[in-house]
Amino acid sequence: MIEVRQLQKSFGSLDVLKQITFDVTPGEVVAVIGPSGSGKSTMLRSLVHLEEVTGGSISICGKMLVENGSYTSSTAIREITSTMGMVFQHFNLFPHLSVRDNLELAPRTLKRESVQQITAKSRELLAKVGLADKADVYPSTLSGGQKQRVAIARAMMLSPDILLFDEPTSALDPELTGEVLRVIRQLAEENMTMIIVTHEMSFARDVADRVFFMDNGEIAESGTPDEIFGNPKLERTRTFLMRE
Ligand SMILES: Nc1ncnc2c1ncn2[C@@H]1O[C@H](COP(=O)(O)OP(=O)(O)OP(=O)(O)O)[C@@H](O)[C@H]1O
Repeated sequence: MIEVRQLQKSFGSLDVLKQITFDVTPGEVVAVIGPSGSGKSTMLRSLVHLEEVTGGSISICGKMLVENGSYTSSTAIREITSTMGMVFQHFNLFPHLSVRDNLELAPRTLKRESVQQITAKSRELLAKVGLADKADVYPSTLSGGQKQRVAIARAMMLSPDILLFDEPTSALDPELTGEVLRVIRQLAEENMTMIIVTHEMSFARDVADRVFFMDNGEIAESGTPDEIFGNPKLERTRTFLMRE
């Protein structure tokens, strides 16, 4: 479903991703952990073309986004990236739009579905994240946890095959993380394919099928949660977890 080969990204002389290779299969939940600056966000953002990589290949659902550092056409890039939804640490909701309009803007622009279908879907997704009564309010009136649940509902509006989360709870007060993690957990139970960059170790251990430990631009260690969290021989992961 996602095939990444020898992905490289440099900012000037700084090598942020160093020949990263991995696959994600349909329905799999991958948690990405690792120290600050190890390249987790850059890796995630590369998958949706928010960063242009400097080398390597990314294939999404059998379609090449970038092959040996050369990107496909801009039309194909749009088509491929529209199969993925992304949720950011700081929600990135449009402040001047109501909750409902935040959800409906992209699908209305794309015009793949009728207005009625789009309205029905936004209503259904808001109910799914427990915010059916917030359709007409503006983001500024919501708590952080509510904003993030709106962002998740918005990311689902185009019926993505894959959801990507970049530290979805890092900007939240501790008492608000639970409501967001519950929504992500429910998506995992529904077999949504997801990559989640997170500092929530117990959540990663619980929900992920596989864990990538990134360090210094590489996937230094990867395995099932038990292999990653329960193996005292994984020295780099161990040192990181002691510090967390
Ligand atoms: N636009 C940019 N220009 C220059 N350097 C950048 C840029 N974006 C990221 N970097 C650098 O790339 C490295 C990796 O950053 P990235 O945000 O991917 O790490 P991260 O593992 O997600 O960290 P964190 O957990 O703090 O979010 C860091 O050294 C960062 O300073």
